[in-house]
Amino acid sequence: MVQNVAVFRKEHFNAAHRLHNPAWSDEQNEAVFGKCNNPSFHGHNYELIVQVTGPLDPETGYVMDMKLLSAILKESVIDRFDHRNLNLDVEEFKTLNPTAENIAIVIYSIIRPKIDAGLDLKIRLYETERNFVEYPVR
Ligand SMILES: Nc1nc2c(c(=O)[nH]1)N=C([C@H](O)[C@H](O)COP(=O)(O)OP(=O)(O)OP(=O)(O)O)CN2
Ligand SMILES: [Zn+2]
Repeated sequence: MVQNVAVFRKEHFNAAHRLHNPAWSDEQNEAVFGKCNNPSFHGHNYELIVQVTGPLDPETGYVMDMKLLSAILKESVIDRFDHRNLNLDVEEFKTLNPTAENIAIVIYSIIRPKIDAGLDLKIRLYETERNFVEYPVR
């Protein structure tokens, strides 16, 4: 019988952002996003947890090599997001509000094609110690 196991990799990045809907007035943005709409931006220490679930490879005993997962996350996410302004510096958020939800979806879409299609992928992103999101939800 095939045994599925979940493996996890934690990463960290520090980034600035501003929550803003350009279709709205300044007043509406301020009313909805409050201090997160500050035009001067603000920063978060994001904690990223990536979960990969699937069967063990009988030869390695791995679901997936954590070193490979680490390298994928470093190259595709951390090197692009860490110490950046998400709104200004990261292409995906030039036209997408960088909420925790959208950041998690973008990270998923970046790394999904780089992980074996037979493995399940889930993103958990902590924006603050108390605010976190997960994607996808099944
Ligand atoms: N659904 C969402 N709601 C909020 C998001 C988000 O991305 N998705 N983001 C924010 C702000 O960017 C930020 O996360 C709020 O920071 P802060 O108020 O400092 O959060 P704390 O958990 O530290 O605040 P406490 O009030 O002390 O718990 C807002 N909402
Ligand atoms: Zn914020």
